[in-house]
Amino acid sequence: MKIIITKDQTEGGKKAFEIFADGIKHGAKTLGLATGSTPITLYENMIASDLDCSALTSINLDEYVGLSFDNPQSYHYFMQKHLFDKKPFKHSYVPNGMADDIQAEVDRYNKLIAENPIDIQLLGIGRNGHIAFNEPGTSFDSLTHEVKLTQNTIEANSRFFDSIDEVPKSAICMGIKNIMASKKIVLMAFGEQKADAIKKMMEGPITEEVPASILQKHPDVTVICDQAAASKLSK
Ligand SMILES: N[C@@H]1[C@@H](O)[C@H](O)[C@@H](COP(=O)(O)O)O[C@@H]1O
Repeated sequence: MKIIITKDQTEGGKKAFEIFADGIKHGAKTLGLATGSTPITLYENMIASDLDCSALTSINLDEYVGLSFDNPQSYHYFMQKHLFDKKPFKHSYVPNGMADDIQAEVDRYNKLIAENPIDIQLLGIGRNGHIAFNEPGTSFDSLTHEVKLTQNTIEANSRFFDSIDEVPKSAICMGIKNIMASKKIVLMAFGEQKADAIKKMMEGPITEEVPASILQKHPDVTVICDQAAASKLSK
C-alpha cells in the first residue's frame, strides 16, 4: 500500500484529485464514489477543475435503506449536492434504498458493477475499520448486500441527523469482493479518530474483524491521510 501524508484535508483533496484526474486522462471510464465528510475536498477540487466527466460512469458504494432521494441525509442527496449538480456524469448510480424489493435492488446493483468494471474506487474508512458499510465480521467474499448497521456506526453517523433515532438501521452496500475487484483504490482518512483504523488496516493482521485490512492484498491502493490519522503507524 502506498501512503501519502498531507498537512490537512484540503491538501488531501488536492492529492486525491490529481490521482483521479491522471487516471481519467489515461482512460478510466468508471469511478466508484463514496460519501461522508472525508471525500468532500476531493469533490470540491473536481468541481473547481475543467475535468470533463460527461462521458464517465459513477457507481456509489452505498445508501441507507428507507431514505428517499430528497431526504438531505440520503446518499443520493449528498452526491447531487456535493458533486453531480455541478459536475454531471453520463450515468450515475447509487443504490435505491426505497426499493420495495431490496433483494432485487441488490441483484440489479451487482449486475451493474459487473457490466461497468470500476477503474478507480474511492473509499473512506469508519472508526471501526469498515469500508462503505461493510461492518466488522463481513465476509471478504461478499457482494452487494443489505447490511444491518452496528451501534458504533449508528452513533458515529448520528452527527448528521437531528437525533440518533432517525439514523436508519440498515443500508444497501457494495460488498468487499466488489470493492477488491476495482483496478485502483484511493482511500482517504483525516483526523485522529481514524488513527486506530488506519493502523489496523495497514499494519494489523488481515481479518474480517477489520474489513479494511483486506486492502493489504490489493495490488494498487493509495492511502491519503493527514498526520493525525497516520499518527499511530509504526513505520
Ligand atoms: N458509509 C459511510 C462510509 O462510506 C464512510 O467512509 C464512513 C466515514 O465517514 P466520514 O468520512 O464522515 O468520516 O461513514 C459512513 O459509514
